[in-house]
This record gives sequence, structure tokens and C-alpha cells, in this order.
Amino acid sequence: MMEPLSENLDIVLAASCFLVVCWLLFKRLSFSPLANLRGPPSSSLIFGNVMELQHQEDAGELEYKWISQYGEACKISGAFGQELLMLADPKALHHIVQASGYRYPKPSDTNQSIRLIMGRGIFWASGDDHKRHKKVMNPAFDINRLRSFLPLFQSSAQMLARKWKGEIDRNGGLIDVTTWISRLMLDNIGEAAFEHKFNAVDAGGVGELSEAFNNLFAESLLFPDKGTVFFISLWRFIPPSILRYVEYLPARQVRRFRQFLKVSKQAAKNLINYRASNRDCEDENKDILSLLVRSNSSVDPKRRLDEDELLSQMATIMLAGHDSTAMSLSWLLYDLARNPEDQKRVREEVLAMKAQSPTPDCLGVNDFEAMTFTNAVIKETLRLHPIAFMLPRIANQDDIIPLASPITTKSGERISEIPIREGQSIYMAVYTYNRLKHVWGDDADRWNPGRFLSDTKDKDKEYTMGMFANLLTFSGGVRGCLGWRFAILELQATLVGLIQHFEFSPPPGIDIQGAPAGSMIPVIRGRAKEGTQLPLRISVLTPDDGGES
Ligand code: HEM
Repeated sequence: MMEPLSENLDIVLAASCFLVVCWLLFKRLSFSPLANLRGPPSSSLIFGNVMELQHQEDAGELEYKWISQYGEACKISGAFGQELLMLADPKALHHIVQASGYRYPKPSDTNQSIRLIMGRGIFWASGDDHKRHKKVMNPAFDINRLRSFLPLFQSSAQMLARKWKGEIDRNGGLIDVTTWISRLMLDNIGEAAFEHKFNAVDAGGVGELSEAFNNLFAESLLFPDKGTVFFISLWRFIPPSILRYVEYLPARQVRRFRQFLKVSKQAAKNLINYRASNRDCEDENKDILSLLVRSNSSVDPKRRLDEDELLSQMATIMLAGHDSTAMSLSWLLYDLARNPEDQKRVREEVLAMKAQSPTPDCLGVNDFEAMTFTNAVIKETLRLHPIAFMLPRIANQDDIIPLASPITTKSGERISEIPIREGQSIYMAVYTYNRLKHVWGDDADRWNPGRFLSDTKDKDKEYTMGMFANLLTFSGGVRGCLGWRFAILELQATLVGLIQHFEFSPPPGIDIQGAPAGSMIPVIRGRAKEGTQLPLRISVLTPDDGGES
């Protein structure tokens, strides 16, 4: 039977597009300045190394292996013959993140994914638009403003401690810390961002917004199938003005993201409307949303955020400020569970600080800063478990990337800079940079918080990297994490609030892996399909055990 004409036409069109794309790629690749770089062989003509990277068991380990083998700057293959420059070299990363301003934006396909999840907020904006967003956002992340959230973080931790004491009696001490910590961080960000009480710890995570967050990344980005990778890999060939329409596709991931964005924007809108009709109280509102609304109305009207940008900002803050800290704190408790001596040392430091404080139940920011070992364990967890284990970028002009450690090319030449062309895709290997031996010491791939104590300095910190402790975990430069101080204060307050009441140990027979779901999420090894979880055995400390009852 004859195929309908329109169907034949579709096939012809698709095939022609494909041939044009192949031809363009061939033209580009035949003159590639990366041609002489070493790197792993491409394992698929269509997918290059992408499937291996997205299906690796422990996020970041494959990059670590390749960089150990081919050097801190090497070449990997993207889909449809794309060449990616993978970098862990400190000087190269410093050049991109710190020294180049807006010359290395996020690639258009990454930006489209961000737009799907968080809308047109600061995470998505680029170039001059990003400057506009940042100007409005900055006052809300002022250090003194953030300090005012400390009592909130402390009371949330106390609430969780009370809740866990009840849970431990009920289920023999085995608790999925990720679920609970996620609820706690949701309560914190809800209150800090909107002055909105989710009561997620108390009510057990019910409610539309709580549910929209639940397992968002595990359900949508973990171990994608070939069809999904194929589809998303085509995005970089589509102009952004057309690409934005993917948000209307009925695919499962897209639906999940759309639902989250819709629910969080609606929550922000309801609050703005409520505040508008209760203007008397406006000056008393110190939450991030109120500050944003005020900051927005005080900038030049031409550079103001429109309503959709403002609402997207809240989706951005809710997601960026909740999931990342929840995962980081879960990893921190896991690391301490596996290192009981260090756990004990943190607890002793906390109890000693409380003993000398006139207000032991509400330690201040300076008290937290003075707890050197507690801060060292936080840094060590952020080093070993960077939630954003890779960061993609694209060069928006020709450039020469300098290297701290020269690399050997395929022809045996030693080079200490790499010329690149406009449009070159970059893969910043955050996980590997955080584990480089010449930066962090010979034991860089192992847990050792002592490396962050001042008397055991490591060698090569020549190239300043990120916002905190020279780690790349919060990225850096103009696109560095806006909420890093918020995150550190929240991690300090929550850790201090929990460690004085509980002892954490790993449950026997359960191994945890950091799965690559856009970010590095903890799952039980071999049971990733069950979603994000990190069960720990938790016991309540009594004064006799050295804890607080
Ligand atoms: C441990 C916790 C956190 C980690 C590891 C983290 C990591 C990062 C990273 C790597 C980026 C850059 C992403 C990129 O360039 O593609 C980023 C950006 C951002 N983060 Fe965080 N973050 C954390 C907590 C927070 C918190 C608590 C907030 C807000 C309350 C926040 C708000 C933001 C915002 C608004 C941006 C976008 C900045 C811009 O594009 O200019 N983050 N974060």
C-alpha cells in the first residue's frame, strides 16, 4: 500500500536535515584544533561517549579515569560527532570560570533544559540579561540578610531532631536521611524565600509543592534511554527561538518539569498577590521574594525583571536552594557515619562550643566560624561530593586555553595551551578537579578533613577557583553560586543541631552510590530505580554517651 504523501515528505525532510547536519559536522571536524588531543575512543557513532557518561555507576568516576589516563585536558566525543574539550586543569578552569567573564556561557541545549525546569530565571539568563537578573537578586543574598535566617535553620534542626527521636523508636533506628533532610531544607527555603510554611518535616512532605519536588531529578534525568539522549542531542542544532517549544511536548520528563515549574510559579504568584493586598506589612517581610520585589521596583524600569522572570526566580531559588543543600548534607552525614572518629571529634567540638557559650541553644555565626574541625568536614564533603559534578560551557569566541600541567598530544608533542574556536563545547570536570593530587595532596581521592586545617597546607593553590575553599563545587566567577553563603550557614546550623543528639552509622549490607541524575544523587547501589535514598542507622545519644539528651 502507498504511504500517504505527507508521511513521505516528513521522511524526506528529516533525511535532508540529517544530511545537512552531517555535512556541517564533517566540515567543522575536518579542521578541528582538537584533532591532535588524546582521549577515550568514541564508543558509538551516534552517541559518542554520552551514554557511558550518563550511565556510569558513580557520577564523575569515568571522567576521573579518563583524565588520569589522557591528561587534565582531553577530548571526548559527544553525540553526532561533536568534540568536547574535557578540563580538570586548574589554570584552564580558572581561565574559563574566573578570568573570562561572559565568554563561556552555558550551551543552548543545557539552557533549554534549565528553562524547562526553572523558567526564565537567573540560572537560565545569559550575558547582559544575566547582569540584569543579578543586579535585582544581589540584595537578597547580602551576607547580613542571610545571617538573619540562622534562627530559622536552628529551629528546623531542632524540629527534625524531635521527629527523628520518635521515628527511631518506631523503626529500629534505620532512617532514610535524604527524605527527611530534603523535607527540612524545603521548610527552610520555603520560609526564607517566601515566608511560607510547608511543614514538610512535621506533616511528612504532603502538599502540592512538596510533591512536585519529590524525586524530581531521579525520575526525570537518571539513566536516560537512547531515545531520550538522541532527542536531547538534537537540541543543539535547533535555534533557541524554535527550541523553546519543546516545553509543550508530552514526554514524561518534560511533563514532570512543567508541573514543577507551574506549581512553584503559582505559589510565588499567590504570595505576591497576597502581599500586594496587605501592603501595611510589606516592610516587615524579610524573605527573599519580598526583597526581590522591592529590589526590582527600585531599578531602572527598562532593566526590571518582567513578571514571568520574577516568578521563575522563585522556582530557581526553591530548586537550587533546596535540592543541592539536601543532597550535600545527606552526603555529609554519610561521610561522618563511615568515619566514626571524625564524627566524635565534630560532636566534641560542638559540645565544647556550647559549654562556653552564654546562649548554648542559639550559637551565633561567629561560633560556627570558630569550629574549625566542623568546617573542615563540611569542606571535605563538598570536595568529594560536588552535587554539580560537571558543568557544561561553550566558547562564544576563538580563544587560547592555558594549562597548568602540560599535556602530551597524539603526536607526542608537549603543549601548555590549547587553541579553540568559537562554538567549542567544554566539559568542566568538577569532580576530578576536586580530587587532583597536585592540588589537594596525595590522598586526594580519600576522606581526610585534616587537609583543610591550617597546619596541613597543600601545595598547588595557585589558581583561585570557586567561591569557597578553592573548590569548584559552587562554580565561580560571574556565574558562581549566588546562594553559597546561605548553603554553608544552613549546613553548619543543621549539622550542629543534629550531631549533638544522634550517632550515625552505615547500615550493614547497604552500599551507596552517587548516581548521575543531572546532579550527583545518593541511591542504594544496584537499586537506583527506587530513587534518591540514603539509609543510615541512627541512635539517640544520652549524656553518658557524650551527647545531649
Ligand atoms: C551545597 C549547596 C549548593 C551547591 C553545591 C550549589 C552549586 C551551584 C553551582 C555549581 C552553580 C553554578 C551552576 C552553573 O554554572 O551551571 C550554582 C548556581 C546558583 N546557585 Fe547554588 N549551590 C548550592 C546552594 C544554593 C542555595 C542554598 C541557593 C539559594 C538559596 C543557591 C542559588 C543559586 C543560584 C541563584 C545560582 C545561579 C547563579 C547564576 O547563574 O548567576 N544555591 N550553584
